[in-house]
Amino acid sequence: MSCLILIGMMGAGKTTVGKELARRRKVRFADCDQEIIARTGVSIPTIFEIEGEEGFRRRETQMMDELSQEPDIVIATGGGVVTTPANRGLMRERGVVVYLDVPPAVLYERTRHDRNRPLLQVDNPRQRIEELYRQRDPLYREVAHLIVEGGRGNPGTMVRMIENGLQKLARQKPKSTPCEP
Ligand SMILES: Nc1ncnc2c1ncn2[C@@H]1O[C@H](COP(=O)(O)OP(=O)(O)O)[C@@H](O)[C@H]1O
Ligand SMILES: O=C(O)C1=C[C@@H](OP(=O)(O)O)[C@@H](O)[C@H](O)C1
Ligand SMILES: [Mg+2]
Repeated sequence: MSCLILIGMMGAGKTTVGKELARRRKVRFADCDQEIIARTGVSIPTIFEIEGEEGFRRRETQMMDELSQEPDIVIATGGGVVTTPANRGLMRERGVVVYLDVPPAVLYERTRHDRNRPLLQVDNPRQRIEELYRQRDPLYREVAHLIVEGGRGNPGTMVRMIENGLQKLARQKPKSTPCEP
């Protein structure tokens, strides 16, 4: 299979659901953020502090280019991956892209106690999430082959919804393109 790429906002469950999906499919799981941490030896907040968001985005693009060349892999992206145009083309071409669409109120509840997401360390994180959602939702939709509503079910339910969606997608896809006469 080609690589499977999970996209969506911070707190959508990409890391949690991606791990479980890979386990079920018996393929490697890679979290883009974790791979960057492993390579640099420092945390995401530290990268933002030293290199700014711009520096982080460069590392993210490099890592996505590498990971998306592996055929049997589930990749959990960081929520901002779609903000770099090159990533959007790369993901859509090389993988099957699944958007976990979760409402901002749920995203806020899931991320409010976490200090590891530099973009949410602001006075009003709830408002920030709403703004980011408004900006990014159209980009996620543009890139996704499959959209899964992820606000209600637990991670196991999400995995089943993704598997069902992928099966439907595979049935829709014509096996071969008919030749023009
Ligand atoms: N479907 C879900 N239902 C409830 N909690 C979830 C679900 N998916 C993820 N979480 C929780 O939400 C938080 C953020 O999940 P995470 O996988 O890190 O999201 P992402 O990688 O998309 O930012 C974690 O505490 C995780 O346990
Ligand atoms: O939305 C974003 O811009 C980011 C999301 C984070 O990943 P998660 O989506 O896994 O939280 C991480 O890549 C970084 O803090 C930036
Ligand atoms: Mg994550």
